[in-house]
Amino acid sequence: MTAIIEARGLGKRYGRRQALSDCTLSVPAGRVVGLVGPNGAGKSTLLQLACGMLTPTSGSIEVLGERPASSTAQMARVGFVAQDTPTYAALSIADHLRLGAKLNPRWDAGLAKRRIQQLGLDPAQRAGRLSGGQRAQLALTLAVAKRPDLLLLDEPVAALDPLARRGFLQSLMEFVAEAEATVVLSSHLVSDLERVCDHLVVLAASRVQAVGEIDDLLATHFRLTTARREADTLPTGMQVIQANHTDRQSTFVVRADAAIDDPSWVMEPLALEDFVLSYMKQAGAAGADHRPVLETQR
Ligand SMILES: Nc1ncnc2c1ncn2[C@@H]1O[C@H](COP(=O)(O)OP(=O)(O)OP(=O)(O)O)[C@@H](O)[C@H]1O
Repeated sequence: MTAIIEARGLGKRYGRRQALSDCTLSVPAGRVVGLVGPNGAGKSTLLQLACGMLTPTSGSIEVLGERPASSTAQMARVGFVAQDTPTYAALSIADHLRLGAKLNPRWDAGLAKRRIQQLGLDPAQRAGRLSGGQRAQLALTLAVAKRPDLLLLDEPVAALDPLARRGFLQSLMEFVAEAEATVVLSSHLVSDLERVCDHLVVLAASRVQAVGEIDDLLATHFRLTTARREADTLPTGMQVIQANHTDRQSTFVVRADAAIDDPSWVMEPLALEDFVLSYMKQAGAAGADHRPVLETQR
C-alpha cells in the first residue's frame, strides 16, 4: 500500500523542549486521518513537519515520496491550513481567490467560487473584517481549491459553530471522495473525528501512543469488569491500557485479540472517545519517557 506520509523516528526539539519524539508512522493513501491528543502533545508540530514549515531535529519524514517542501511540484500537491487560519487582512475574499489562482497550478476556480457563495460570504469583504469562523472557512476554501493530493488541517473546525462544523465535515468528505485525496486533520472533538476519519493517530506526551484503522483499533480494545483483582491476574495475551479499582470492582481497558471465555468477566466494546482517553491517561501516568504502545496498520 502506498504511504502518503512516512515518518521514521521523527523528532522535533525547540531549544530544550522536545515537542515530538521518536514518531514512526505511515499514513496510507486515500484515508482521512484523525490526529488527536491533549494540548501540547505535538500535533501542530507533526503537521508542520509534514508540510515542510519545520525541519526535523531527528529522524526523517517523507511526504508523497519526497522530503516535505523539497520541490514546487510537491508543494503544489500539499494543502495546509494552520491552526490560526492565516489570511491577508487587507485583501478581499476575491483577492484571495485571484491569488490562489495565480499561485496554484491545479487551482479549481469553480469550486472556490461555489464554496464562497454557499457560505454566504461577500467576495468584496476584506479578510480582516471577517469573523474568526468566516476566516477559517476562507482558509479552508483556499486549501481545498488548490486540489491537493494531501490536505493537512490543524484544528480546522475549532472556530466554527456546530452547524458550520457539520457542513464543513460534510464538504470535506465529498472532497475526499471526489478527489481521492488523503486528509490529516487534528481535532479535540473525537465525535467529529469518528464521523469522518477511518484512521487515527493518538499523540500524547510528544509520542505516538496508538495508530491504525479505527475499525481495527476498536475491534481489539475492550472494557473488562470483574470483582476486584489486580492487573496481573488478567488472562495472558491482554495488554492493560488503563485500570480502575473500587473496593469491590476492577475495570480494565485492555488490548486483546480475542474475547475472554469466562463468565466472571464482563467484556464490552470501547467507544472511540474512551479509547482515546485511555491512551491519553496512560501516557500522562507514564510521563514523557513512555514508549509507543500500539501500532496497527492494514
Ligand atoms: N515555536 C515554539 N517554540 C518553543 N516551543 C514550542 C514551539 N511550538 C511548540 N512548542 C512546544 O512544543 C510542544 C508541542 O506543541 P504543539 O503546538 O505541537 O502541540 P499541539 O498538540 O498542537 O497542542 P494544542 O492542542 O494545544 O494545539 C508544546 O510543549 C509547545 O509548548
